Amino acid sequence: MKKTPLAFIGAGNMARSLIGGLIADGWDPASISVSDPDPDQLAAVGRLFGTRSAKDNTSAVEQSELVVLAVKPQVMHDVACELAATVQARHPLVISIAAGICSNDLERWLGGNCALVRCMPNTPALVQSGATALFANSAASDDQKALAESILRAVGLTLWIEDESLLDAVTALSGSGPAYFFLVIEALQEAGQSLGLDDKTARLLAVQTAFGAAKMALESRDDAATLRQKVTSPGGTTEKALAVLEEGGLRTLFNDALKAARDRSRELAKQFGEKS
Ligand SMILES: NC(=O)C1=CN([C@@H]2O[C@H](COP(=O)(O)OP(=O)(O)OC[C@H]3O[C@@H](n4cnc5c(N)ncnc54)[C@H](OP(=O)(O)O)[C@@H]3O)[C@@H](O)[C@H]2O)C=CC1
Ligand SMILES: O=C(O)[C@@H]1CCC=N1
Repeated sequence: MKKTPLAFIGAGNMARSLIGGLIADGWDPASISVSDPDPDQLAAVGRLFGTRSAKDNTSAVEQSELVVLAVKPQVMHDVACELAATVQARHPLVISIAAGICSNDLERWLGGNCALVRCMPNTPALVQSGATALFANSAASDDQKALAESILRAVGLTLWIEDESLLDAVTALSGSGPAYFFLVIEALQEAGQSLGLDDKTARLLAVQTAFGAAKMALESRDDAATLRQKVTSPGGTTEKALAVLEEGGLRTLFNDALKAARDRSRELAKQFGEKS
């Protein structure tokens, strides 16, 4: 069992996905301290995973070598400033998962000279199928980078990026991405129902088809375009459906959607990152 003392600040959706994935990978729940201002939220996470509930953010960090900041960008300034004295006294590795908030702003709020890894995971971490891009600041040692990577690798794929500004694009693609696929599953299910399938049948067929397509894309030597062509018999049914999607501008829509998410990530950095 892995027992590195670990703190999660914030017990919301993404923290739960990461905690669930870590425990499924063999982390000792008793080595994970969680803090959140909502006692009900905190108790629910404790019941679900067997983690320790800290009485406040500072006491969670006081017990930990590694701190995951899992709060919304809007509250990150206040949370980091509150933790600065403890972080400066103990020098844990700090991992932020917040969209938009830049490492230099976070480091300043934490009192400066602080080993920091900023990353963008996604909720499939809960089922150990997450995708996370990581960026380390210059104060993070190789051992600390390896520690951060080991945490995120326990819940899925990891990759490092050298250019922090690309995390805005990562957020748009894989951070928000599960929601796009869930929307597609919803839409396929509804369309199947409108063609006469019952809701359970439509749901199962939509979900299993998404799973099968993703598994093939991951495991095959063929790229997605080739796999798509192999489904598309000349003069057949798929060709007709794909023509409707292309004519409807699906590629442009995704391009515009990702740009909107990328721009929102940049705005969050400006809106909430400029505080001193
Ligand atoms: N959801 C996702 O798919 C992903 C989210 N992220 C990032 O993860 C972070 C969290 O997102 P998400 O989990 O969705 O958000 P949630 O709102 O679900 O979780 C945030 C949690 O932090 C709590 N909180 C608020 N103020 C404080 C505080 N002062 N100290 C400690 N905890 C506090 C909130 O409590 P309360 O609800 O009472 O305010 C809430 O439980 C965000 O920065 C987001 O950008 C990154 C990748 C993917
Ligand atoms: O929607 C959001 O802002 C967060 C970041 C990526 C996924 N959820």
